[in-house]
Amino acid sequence: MGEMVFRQVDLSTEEVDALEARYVPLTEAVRELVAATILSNADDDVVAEALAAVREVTAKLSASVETDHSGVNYNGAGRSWNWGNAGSGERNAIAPPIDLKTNPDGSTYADLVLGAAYEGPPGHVHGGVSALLLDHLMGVTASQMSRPTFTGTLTLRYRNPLPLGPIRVEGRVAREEGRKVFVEASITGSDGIALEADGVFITPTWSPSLEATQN
Ligand SMILES: CCCCCCCCCCCCCCCC(=O)SCCNC(=O)CCNC(=O)[C@H](O)C(C)(C)COP(=O)(O)OP(=O)(O)OC[C@H]1O[C@@H](n2cnc3c(N)ncnc32)[C@H](O)[C@@H]1OP(=O)(O)O
Repeated sequence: MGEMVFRQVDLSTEEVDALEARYVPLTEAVRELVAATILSNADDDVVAEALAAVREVTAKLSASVETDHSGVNYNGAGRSWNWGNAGSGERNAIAPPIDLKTNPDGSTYADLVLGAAYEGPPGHVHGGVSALLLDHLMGVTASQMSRPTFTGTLTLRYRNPLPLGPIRVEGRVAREEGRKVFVEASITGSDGIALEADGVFITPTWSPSLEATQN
């Protein structure tokens, strides 16, 4: 197996928050750029100008790149961050714009709007994007933000097409058996329920929180 490191970094929570705040507007602007690239009817000159400008800013940002992945980091206060996460990374414009909330009972939900960049069937959300959203929300639900959990099995029922636009993703832990966490989730769109999902998420034997509770 490739090396999988959860890295402790010596930054205060305020410093992490400040770094995140610096980049989040850029992520949002790049998402708008992606949508404009899909939808624009601009003429050759405008497209050529955009290409040169994008290449120029990409070169400036890349000048200080030190690693090929951002990884999962945490500080001494337990603040963790995974800026590149494909499902939710705050600095990842490819990730759907998900802002996941946790209820007092541990269940989770997210309200988000999916636009042109997430299309599969005409005017509807790509099935793989729905799977990504569910995998991510269900994994976070299983982890309760206190232990790593890996997707073991994810079962999806695509009951109805999911229109682009506002959607709600919801999940909850149904039960736990040893290291296995069983999670149920759904996606609802403007036409009502579109997907239902069941997943088995597994806490690895090397989980620090598991070691702490077993010792
Ligand atoms: C301090 C740090 C805090 C950090 C806090 C972070 C919080 C932040 C949350 C982020 C949330 C991310 C959410 C994204 C989630 C992904 O996308 S994860 C990426 C995709 N998944 C993977 O890469 C997993 C790949 N698979 C594996 O690594 C290994 O197969 C697993 C899943 C770790 C299991 O391996 P294992 O521990 O050796 O399992 P094993 O001992 O054989 O079996 C244990 C039990 O599980 C069952 N089982 C094993 N595999 C499976 C399976 N695939 N399906 C169903 N059941 C299975 C077995 O039958 C067995 O059951 P019992 O016999 O005990 O009843």
